[in-house]
Amino acid sequence: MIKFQNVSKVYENKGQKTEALKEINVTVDKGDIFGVIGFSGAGKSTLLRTVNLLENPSTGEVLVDGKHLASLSKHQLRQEQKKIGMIFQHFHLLHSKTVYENVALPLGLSRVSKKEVDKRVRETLDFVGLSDKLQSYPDQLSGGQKQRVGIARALVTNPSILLCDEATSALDPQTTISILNLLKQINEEYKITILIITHEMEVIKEICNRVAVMENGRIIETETVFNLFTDPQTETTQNFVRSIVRDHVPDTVYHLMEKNGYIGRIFTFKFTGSSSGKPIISQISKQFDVEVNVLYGNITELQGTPFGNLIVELVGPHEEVEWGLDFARKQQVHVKEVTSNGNRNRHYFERTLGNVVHG
Ligand SMILES: Nc1ncnc2c1ncn2[C@@H]1O[C@H](COP(=O)(O)OP(=O)(O)OP(=O)(O)O)[C@@H](O)[C@H]1O
Repeated sequence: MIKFQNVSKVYENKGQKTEALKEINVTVDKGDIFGVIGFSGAGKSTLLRTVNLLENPSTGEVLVDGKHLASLSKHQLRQEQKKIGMIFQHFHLLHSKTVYENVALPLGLSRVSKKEVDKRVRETLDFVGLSDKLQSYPDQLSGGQKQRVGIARALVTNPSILLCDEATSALDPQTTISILNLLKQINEEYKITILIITHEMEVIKEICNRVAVMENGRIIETETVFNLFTDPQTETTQNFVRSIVRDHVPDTVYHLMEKNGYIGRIFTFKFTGSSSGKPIISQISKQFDVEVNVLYGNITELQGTPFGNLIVELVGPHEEVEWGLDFARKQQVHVKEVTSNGNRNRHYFERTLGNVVHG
């Protein structure tokens, strides 16, 4: 478990102060894959580095498995730091050493026999799928393989926590998925708590169970990944969510609607869990005097639960539309109106859907 209590960090350079962290209060539970997302400069790296004391908080405390690392003796601190592995965006491998030597490095500092070191290094490299690369040098490896070496080096000391600093940002999408799957496997098989910072919502969606959104040194939202995607509260979070769940009317459809003069009312329908599998749209048009025009739709999977998102235009007498909406709500569909009918509301339409209309 990692507990940040009122953590603030101020950097001072040549008399200039930067408040990188402001009053951070958040707890990462044991077994979590906890994501921290934010734009560049939000304070993510600083936050991550306070966990193993690569950065000291200016005020507040970070407790790791109940221990306040900053108050430990040097020797005790070294012992605790061994329980915290870290991986980096640019891998940080020693290029003059082989894969085997890179992974063995953290064990060299502890009192472990040569035989035990050999066993641990081979086992760990086998786990990350690199048992055939023991004698290779980092420059002979692909980006994904280099990150696997980085992961093996972090795991070789049997840590209870793994810190991931933009671990997949330098990798292509396919390699990213394979590394994320490996992190998930590490979390499940070794019961290691993972704290991962990223600016990619895909990473959050793929492996995290909880997430904090950072902006200007503050955490502005902390949620389960499912809730964050289905009901984002702040504008920043909504923008991040849009990178995965595109909730906008495509330009081509909008122009067509504008040409024809859209006549109905427009709604977003969010389907979560069991409502995703029901034919609710067709039932609305069968049971009520309502025509349903689907303008945009997608379905994605969040932590094994399907999440569907539709933008629909409903055309029909007012009360019939309302009955249709009630019916949808009763089926656990989250309904939100995005505009009323008529071109006179175009301004509202644009404002509400935002980036939407203009991409
Ligand atoms: N060593 C430092 N000295 C002075 N200011 C720093 C230092 N490290 C970070 N900062 C500043 O602190 C703020 C937060 O930086 P940080 O690297 O934690 O953000 P980030 O969200 O990780 O950004 P990125 O995704 O670009 O790495 C930024 O304004 C940055 O310029």
